[in-house]
Amino acid sequence: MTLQRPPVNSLNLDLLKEMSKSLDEIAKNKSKAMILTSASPKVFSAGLDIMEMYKPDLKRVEEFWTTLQEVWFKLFGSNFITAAAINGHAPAGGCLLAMSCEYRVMTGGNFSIGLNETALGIVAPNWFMDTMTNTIPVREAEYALTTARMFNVEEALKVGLIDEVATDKDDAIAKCKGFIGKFDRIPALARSITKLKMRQAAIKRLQDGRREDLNEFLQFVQNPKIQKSLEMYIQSLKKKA
Ligand SMILES: CC/C=C\CCC/C=C/C(=O)SCCNC(=O)CCNC(=O)[C@H](O)C(C)(C)COP(=O)(O)OP(=O)(O)OC[C@H]1O[C@@H](n2cnc3c(N)ncnc32)[C@H](O)[C@@H]1OP(=O)(O)O
Repeated sequence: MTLQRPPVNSLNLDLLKEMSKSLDEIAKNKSKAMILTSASPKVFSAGLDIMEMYKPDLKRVEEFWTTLQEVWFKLFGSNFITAAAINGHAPAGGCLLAMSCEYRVMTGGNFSIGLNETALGIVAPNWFMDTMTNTIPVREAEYALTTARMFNVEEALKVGLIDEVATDKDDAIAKCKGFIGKFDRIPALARSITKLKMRQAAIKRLQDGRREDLNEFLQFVQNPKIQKSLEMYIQSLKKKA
């Protein structure tokens, strides 16, 4: 699955809906595995589209968040094998997508990956945190989340946020295929049940608290202070360009 929403693959409602549909198709056509990557040469995904959260239409922003939750359920909780070929920056929601896969290969270069929400004055939802603690040790996750740490490729490898480094996108995809090939001699059902048992607690936590999670998000986007911070953040991104 190749993310292709220039310039930075920010996750807006339309892209999330497309991803949700594609994940359904992959599950339905009984594909063995999926590799998630990006068509951009330098950004895997810039995370959630901040414009969806800035001065939002309430009905749309509710659909936006529930679709994000759905994409996470379908990706993190998939039966099929998932790997991410991370060929560029992967902040916040971009990192969430990568961590929701079972294996991550990142291309070397001046790229960064991590959950930087606290730097924006945002508290990452529990399921973002659960996805991180499913990937790296709890202590490292707490430190990274509270400090909004963006890891460079070497640091990400060292902490286990990524599994391998690749020279370029083709190499990243080849390495993801190498991971997928490891399951050739493992019975598929045993593999998928084991994966889902390992992920069950995090999935159940969001299933049980889904409405509450949505309400928290809706309160968040309606808070004037948050709107001010988002405005300043958008300006800083634009100034940079
Ligand atoms: C209760 C719980 C409540 C809330 C939970 C919310 C959780 C939030 C999760 C998120 O994912 S928030 C998004 C966080 N993402 C970021 O902070 C990334 C910001 N972007 C960047 O750092 C960089 O753009 C980059 C990804 C490193 C790429 O850099 P590059 O130099 O290649 O591009 P540039 O910065 O010039 O951007 C081009 C263009 O795209 C716009 N842009 C960038 N990121 C976003 C984004 N996330 N959403 C919307 N738009 C984005 C940027 O402003 C530029 O626009 P312009 O061309 O009009 O100037």
